[in-house]
Amino acid sequence: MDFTRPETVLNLQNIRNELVRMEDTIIFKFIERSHFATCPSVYKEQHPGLTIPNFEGSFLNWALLNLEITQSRIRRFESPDETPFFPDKIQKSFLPSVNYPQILAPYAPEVNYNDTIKDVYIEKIIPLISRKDGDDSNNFGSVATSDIECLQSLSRRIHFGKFVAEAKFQSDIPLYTKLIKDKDVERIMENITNSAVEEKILERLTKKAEVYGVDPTNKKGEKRITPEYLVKIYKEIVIPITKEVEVEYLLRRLED
Ligand SMILES: O=C(O)C(=O)C[C@]1(C(=O)O)C=C[C@@H](O)C=C1
Repeated sequence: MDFTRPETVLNLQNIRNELVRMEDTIIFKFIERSHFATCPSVYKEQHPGLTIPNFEGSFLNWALLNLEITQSRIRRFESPDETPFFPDKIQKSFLPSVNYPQILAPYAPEVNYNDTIKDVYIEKIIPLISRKDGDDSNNFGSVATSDIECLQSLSRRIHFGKFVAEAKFQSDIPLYTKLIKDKDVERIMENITNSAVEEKILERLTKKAEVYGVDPTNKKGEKRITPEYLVKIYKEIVIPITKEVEVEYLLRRLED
């Protein structure tokens, strides 16, 4: 996919192929995170022993914020497929702008589900994928680093819903114009839903987790990520939030 060539980006098949590739990234990031304990202290604000000078938030937020500031300086968030967790804190790059053609509507960066993604990741995903419960203070830095990679991959996948939504809008402008004017959220949701595609995703994830989730040289056959959990995460979290992104993007699509 080439963001300087809009015709490649708004092709629904290309978008779906990209979503399939992102499954692999997400699975391997989850496998990395699965080696560590849940480490609840990493997510608590002002946790004793993990307080950071001049910073109110959690250890994870400090690490994520500072990484995003650095990444913004090298243009990460100029790319239309990247959405920051701290949109108010990132900075302008010292590099010249890339001048991507306008593919999405101008308000697209405001469609930002990263707070929801971070909350659900901490509350639901970490307990499912971590090897054991509890803290492991030697690994707080590694845990936060791994979390950031999981979060950024999830965020990119879920916010790809904006490209899906734009492609669907372009494929039937009269239908979506009517539904948007009527603010008919239910029918928009119905029209963007493709149950056959969703089922295929879940089937493929089951197979991928069976293959990638086990080290073939490990005789004990210890599972690093189970198909059941991966399917649950996609079915209950990833796909539903992607659809919310699509609906929110579409509801504003007639704005000037
Ligand atoms: O592929 C699509 O058409 C999408 O809208 C993406 C997606 C997904 O999140 O994977 C979401 C809704 C559809 O029901 C199917 C799949």
